[in-house]
Amino acid sequence: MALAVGMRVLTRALLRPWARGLRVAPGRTGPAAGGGDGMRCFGSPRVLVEPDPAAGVAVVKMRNPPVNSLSLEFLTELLISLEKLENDKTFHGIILTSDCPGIFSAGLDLTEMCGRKPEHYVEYWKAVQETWLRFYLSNLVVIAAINGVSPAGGCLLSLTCDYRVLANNPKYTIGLNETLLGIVAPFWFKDTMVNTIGHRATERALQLGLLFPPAEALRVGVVDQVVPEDQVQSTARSVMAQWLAIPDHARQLTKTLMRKPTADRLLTERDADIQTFVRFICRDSVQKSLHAYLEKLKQKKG
Ligand SMILES: CCCCC/C=C\C/C=C\C/C=C/C(=O)SCCNC(=O)CCNC(=O)[C@H](O)C(C)(C)COP(=O)(O)OP(=O)(O)OC[C@H]1O[C@@H](n2cnc3c(N)ncnc32)[C@H](O)[C@@H]1OP(=O)(O)O
Repeated sequence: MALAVGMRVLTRALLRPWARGLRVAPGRTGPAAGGGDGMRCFGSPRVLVEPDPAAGVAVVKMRNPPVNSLSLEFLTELLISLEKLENDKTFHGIILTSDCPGIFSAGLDLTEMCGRKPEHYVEYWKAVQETWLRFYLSNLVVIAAINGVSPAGGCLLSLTCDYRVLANNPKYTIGLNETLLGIVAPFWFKDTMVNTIGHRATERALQLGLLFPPAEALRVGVVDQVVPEDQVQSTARSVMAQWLAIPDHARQLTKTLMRKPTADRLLTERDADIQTFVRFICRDSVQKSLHAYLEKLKQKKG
C-alpha cells in the first residue's frame, strides 16, 4: 500500500513536463565503466551516473550547481536514477557523491519553501518524503562519499546511506542545523539522526543546530570515517567491496529489520506530516525567518 502511494508520487513526477526525457541521457563511456565493456554514463541534467558493471557499483554524482540544493526537479531526477539502478540487476551498490566542488549538498532548496502557494509546499514535501523513504529503504548498498559541506537536508541524505566517508577539510561541516534558520527538523529527520548517533547527542545537536567539522563528526558518529580529500572516492570503493562481500539477501533483510520501524512511522503519518509541514512553513514568522536567512546568504557575497 505504502509502496503504491510512493509509486504514484514518482509516476506523477515523471509525467511533469520538466521530468520528461530524463530517463536516459546517454553520455560518454564512464571512467569507471568497468574496463571498457561499453556501458555508458547515463543520468539526467542534474544527476550523473557512472556505472562500473564489473564491480556491480554505480557512482551517482549530484550536479545541481551552485550548491546542490534539493529542489523539486533535482529530487525527482535523483529518484529516477535510484529507481533505474535498483531495477537493473547489474548493480548492488551506489556511491553517492557530489560534482559541485566543496559542496555535498546545501540541503532543501529554500526557494521551494519561501513565498510559494500551499499546493506547492504539498508537492515539494511529498518529494522530500519520497526521497528519504526510497534512499533509507533501498535494497542497494548506499555509501556516501561526502566531498563538501553538508547541512540539514544534505546531512539527512547522507544519513540515509549505509556508510559515510567524509573528506578531512575543516570547511566540510555536517549536521542538522534547522534551528539556526528558525525552523524545526521534522520527526523523521530527528529519528534518522537518533538511529545514527543516539538520543542525547541528537538532542544537543538538533537544539543547537550544530554543524560538525570532520573530527567532531567522526567523534559523535555522524560519519563513519574521515579521510584525506583525495582518498574519499577510493575509500568509498574499498568500503563498498567489503559490504558487497556479504550475501545480499542476508544484508538486505538485516537493513530492513533495522530501518523499517523508523520508515513505518512516516509511512503511517505521511499525510499528517505534510499538513504539519505546510501549516508550519506558511506561518508568517517562519516565512520571515527563511527570507531573512536567504537574504543573509545573498549579502554574504557583497
Ligand atoms: C514542529 C513542526 C515541524 C514541522 C517541520 C517544518 C519545517 C522544517 C522543514 C524543513 C527542514 C529543512 C531542511 C533544510 O535542508 S533547510 C536548508 C538548510 N541549508 C543551509 O542552511 C545551507 C545554506 N547555505 C549555505 O550555508 C551556503 O550556501 C553553503 C552551502 C555553505 C555554500 O556556501 P558558498 O559560499 O559556496 O555559496 P553561497 O552561500 O554564496 O550560495 C550560492 C547560491 O546558492 C544559494 N543557496 C545556498 N543554499 C541554498 C539553499 N539551501 N537553497 C536555495 N538556495 C541556496 C545562495 O543563496 C546563493 O544564491 P545567489 O542567488 O546569491 O547566487
